[in-house]
Amino acid sequence: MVSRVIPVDPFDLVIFGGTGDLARRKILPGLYRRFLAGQMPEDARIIAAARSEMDEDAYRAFVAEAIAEFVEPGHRDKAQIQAFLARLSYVATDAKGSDGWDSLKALMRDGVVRAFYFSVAPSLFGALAEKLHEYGIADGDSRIVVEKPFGRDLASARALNATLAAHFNETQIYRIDHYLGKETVQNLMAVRFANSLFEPLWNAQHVDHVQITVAETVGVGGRGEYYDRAGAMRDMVQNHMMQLLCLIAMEPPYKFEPDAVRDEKLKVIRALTGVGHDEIVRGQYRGMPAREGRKAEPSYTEDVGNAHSRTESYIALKVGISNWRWQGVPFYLRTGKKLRNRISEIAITFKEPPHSIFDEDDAWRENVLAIRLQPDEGMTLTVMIKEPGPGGMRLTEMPLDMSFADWLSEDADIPDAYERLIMDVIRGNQTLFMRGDEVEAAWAWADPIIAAWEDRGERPHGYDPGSSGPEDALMLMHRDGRRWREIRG
Ligand SMILES: NC(=O)C1=CN([C@@H]2O[C@H](COP(=O)(O)OP(=O)(O)OC[C@H]3O[C@@H](n4cnc5c(N)ncnc54)[C@H](OP(=O)(O)O)[C@@H]3O)[C@@H](O)[C@H]2O)C=CC1
Ligand SMILES: O=C1O[C@H](COP(=O)(O)O)[C@@H](O)[C@H](O)[C@H]1O
Repeated sequence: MVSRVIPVDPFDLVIFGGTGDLARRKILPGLYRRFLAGQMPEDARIIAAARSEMDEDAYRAFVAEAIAEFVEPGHRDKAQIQAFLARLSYVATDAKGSDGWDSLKALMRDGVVRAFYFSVAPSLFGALAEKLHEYGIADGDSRIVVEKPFGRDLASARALNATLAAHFNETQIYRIDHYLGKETVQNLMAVRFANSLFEPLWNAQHVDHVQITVAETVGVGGRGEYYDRAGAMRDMVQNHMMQLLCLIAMEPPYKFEPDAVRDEKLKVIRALTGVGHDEIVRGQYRGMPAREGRKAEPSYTEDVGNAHSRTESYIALKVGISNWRWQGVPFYLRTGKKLRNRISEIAITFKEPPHSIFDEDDAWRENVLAIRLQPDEGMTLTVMIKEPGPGGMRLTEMPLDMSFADWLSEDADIPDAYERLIMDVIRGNQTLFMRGDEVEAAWAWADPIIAAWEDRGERPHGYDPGSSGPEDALMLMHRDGRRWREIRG
């Protein structure tokens, strides 16, 4: 199957923080891929802004290097890269001062979509919103894209919402959560709401439990300072995993339309139960001495340069949803750095049939619908069948496996999360962006959980890099007579 490319309207996209890590690794290579795919109209322009003094040629050289490093070799076409670079300008601009703002204003065109991507430290989000207003650069149709983290608790998220709301309407604010831009995450909604097969089973009567796993093999990398103030709960659970949970648990929206979808997600967040002391396990990766042929690996505390850190690089928790559909169904969430494999998946385990007509030996095994976000995006439904052959009526598990890559043609155009979301901003489609009240509700749930472990002065459990996380996390499920799925590669 070949995917369709729908060009967007002409735009001026300003990337504040255009020299930063996110712009270099994700935003600019992503925009180049959209250009290559033919999604950018002739007169689309990208204007980068940051404090560093550099001319247009120097900035274009910087972007050319980013493309060379982060775009797949098959997509690096010299002529196309030059044509893309010709769309770029750079204006040295200080979010906190007056430098650059007049020049930026002079560059902006009328009659095209104006979008401003805040890819800078969160402490500058408010200042940028104010400057865009003060210099009259943003108009009533302009859009701002706000990176994560959106606050570090309910109070700071509320304050940021209020600052942005002083200058922009909610319909102009695009709070980005790149998980919502992942292909399979959207597929989740298609699977649920475009088929009559699953929805009748999607409730407490038929679902035993849900597991959501986001396992990473990387450590905190160069983001130690930020991460040590955040930890896995703030970095992953309050936002990305919360969004996944919402898409699994929400009621069918009346339409695939921004507020209809976001209203339903909000109801899920508001119905989340608290998480008790014994329903949560936090971990921190240990270091590894040098072994045969392998270098020594630093511990979490060495990575963040804080020997006394109590921040978690791993978290597993059990949460419920107090509503008619999900009463009594546990949702188990876990995420961590330096784990065995990189895998993100959602697994829905269905209940056993009410009565088994087969022998005890052939005890029931589970029907599981596993939705893989990465790698090898796709879905597997495990069903029970008769073991083939003459051995009598013996049961065995069989996976009904669908890998999206197998289905799509090799040259299919699947935008990555950032590409898709930026194009949605230009189109003015907020469906895959978080609304202000959603973010606040998610913090209102997370805050007391974080406060409780801080009050207890709890230290995270150690775990070895390359493992599945702390041993204690196993107990979280064993106690309930269940087990985590393997973190398989
Ligand atoms: N990097 C990542 O993997 C991820 C990042 N994010 C979020 O994206 C945002 C950007 O992160 P990242 O790219 O890593 O950050 P970096 O520190 O790498 O880049 C920051 C950018 O902001 C610019 N900047 C700093 N101060 C000012 C100022 N006063 N006025 C104008 N520009 C300024 C810097 O350029 P200069 O110094 O020249 O001004 C630079 O371009 C953050 O909110 C982060 O939380 C979210 C998810 C992942
Ligand atoms: O937002 C973040 O996400 C990444 C994981 O994203 P993925 O698309 O690679 O799964 C995580 O590493 C980072 O800590 C977090 O801030």
